[in-house]
Amino acid sequence: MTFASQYRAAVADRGRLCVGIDPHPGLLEQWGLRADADGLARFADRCVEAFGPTAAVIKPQVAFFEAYGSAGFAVLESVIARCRDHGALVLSDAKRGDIGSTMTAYAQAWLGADAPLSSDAVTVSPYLGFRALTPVLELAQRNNRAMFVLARTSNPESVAVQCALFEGQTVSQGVVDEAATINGDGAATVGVVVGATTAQYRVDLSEVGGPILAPGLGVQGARPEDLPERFSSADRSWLLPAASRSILAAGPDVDALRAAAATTRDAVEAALG
Ligand SMILES: O=C(O)c1cc(=O)[nH]c(=O)n1[C@@H]1O[C@H](COP(=O)(O)O)[C@@H](O)[C@H]1O
Repeated sequence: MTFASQYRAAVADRGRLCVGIDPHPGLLEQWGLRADADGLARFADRCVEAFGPTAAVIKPQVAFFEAYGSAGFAVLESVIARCRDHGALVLSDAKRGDIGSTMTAYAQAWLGADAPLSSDAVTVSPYLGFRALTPVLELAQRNNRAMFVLARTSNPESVAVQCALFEGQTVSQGVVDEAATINGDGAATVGVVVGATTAQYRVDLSEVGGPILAPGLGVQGARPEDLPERFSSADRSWLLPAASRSILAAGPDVDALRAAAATTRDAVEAALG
């Protein structure tokens, strides 16, 4: 089953929202947990229980697990496996980007069928060159998974690099166009990441043919009602808004977490129509 079919089925069943698992130390404290590997594991358990059976896509932010070293990675392995067992697609937010054989190793680490961190998709940075991502693309195609490529990110510093002109178009548009070309086969192996906060220097998303991850809802300031205008060029069926802290702040109660995600998802669905 292609990634496109898996993705379509997940959002048809559970709605257009990517829930981020970002165990910030401040959130652990707010939930009454210690900022250590044990606190991380308890935080993760709540998230898996709340979102695993309900969210279409779950995006663990790798940095917050990596902070606890091997113990943190053990928690992450378990989060990924259990969320997938519950039927969610797991997009590991590792933002990897390197060259040649190193990129091959990253591909195996995140998209290898038997890898401990094996995920449905992984975020990658194309800023060492889109073609440097080929090992990830090829493994994703072989294993019916996806890579989500940073195009126009939500942070204000992104403009100088991503909106620079190269051969008559912005660098970010070049990234989106590369994704569109690959997705011409209908498999949606390449998602693009375009911040929901970006009101300026927008990219034309009309030809993407794959998921458009739009982080920035909530704490970074974007609202569901901003989406139609900011993503006016996109096929809305591919739009996947994402939120982390604004949902996680409802914890630690599992029902409250689930309700917060459902409220955000319903607002997104209502805004996108
Ligand atoms: O790739 C991402 O997910 C990402 C891209 C981007 O442009 N902006 C962005 O905020 N993110 C991630 O999305 C999450 C946003 O978290 P909140 O701001 O708490 O909703 C973090 O894990 C970021 O690393």
